[in-house]
Amino acid sequence: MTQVATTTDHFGARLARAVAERGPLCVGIDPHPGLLDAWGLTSDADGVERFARTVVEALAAQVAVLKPQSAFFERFGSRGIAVLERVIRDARAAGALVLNDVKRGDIGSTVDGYAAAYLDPASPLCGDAMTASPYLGFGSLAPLIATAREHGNGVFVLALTSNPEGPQVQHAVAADGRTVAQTILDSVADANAGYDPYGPVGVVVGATVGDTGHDLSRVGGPFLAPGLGAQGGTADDLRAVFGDARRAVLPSVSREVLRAGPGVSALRSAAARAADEFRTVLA
Ligand SMILES: O=c1ccn([C@@H]2O[C@H](COP(=O)(O)O)[C@@H](O)[C@H]2O)c(=O)[nH]1
Repeated sequence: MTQVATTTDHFGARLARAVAERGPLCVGIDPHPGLLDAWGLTSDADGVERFARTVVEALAAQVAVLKPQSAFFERFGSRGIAVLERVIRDARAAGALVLNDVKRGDIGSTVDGYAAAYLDPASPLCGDAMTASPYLGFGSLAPLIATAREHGNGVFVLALTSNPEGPQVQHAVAADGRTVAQTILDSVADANAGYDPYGPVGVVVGATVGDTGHDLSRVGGPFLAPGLGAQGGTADDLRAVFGDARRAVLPSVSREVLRAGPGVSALRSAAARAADEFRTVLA
């Protein structure tokens, strides 16, 4: 039987509160080698630590969500992961929700391990939510969704990604005539039934995808919209992509804000400008 969170502390409720208080913005913590260089930092775990801790110092008390990109921490092995653990802890302590961008997906029994790693508070890598890939079949993500429900956390499932290669898979038509992406969107809608204002399962829909004709109206969860800024998407694109669903959109930018660093106040100003711009379009 589907268990529905009745407290005001489940992920959808926490996200809605954070956006109401801080504005609709997720900032990615993506310590690209080029950004480390531009910030005058070394391309190693020490540089990543300085970079990530500066972003947390600048933005964790200001923006609704911080989204560390795990790839840039993983590349330095255990030292990088130790930095990620600290980033998650410090960002949450300062009031930001943390979305671990790990894009995990596997057979269900292994997905159970990822659920324990990223959504169970017993793990040092647990945040408020994680990203997941449904392309081993949406049902394979059931352990993530169950663990998210149990601990009041969230999962953002890739549906229509911001990269140009996405449509090859996501626009393919399934046996019942729906696109693969529409089957994901519909499955997410079922998983979110009964929650207010959002269920624990969000979807990723890039700001770059244009008006694809997909039905976004029933999802019942938040939309994470990457692809803004460095990938070419604009605030106006959010209106075209999301239409009436745009009130549930969490715009996500990484490089566009991070390029303003390493100064703390410059990072804060860049994030405030972005949040203001998106607020106008999404209101
Ligand atoms: O469809 C997707 C899903 C995830 N991402 C991630 O978001 C950021 C985007 O970084 P920018 O610097 O703002 O381009 C990055 O971590 C991606 O892995 C995405 O871009 N598109």
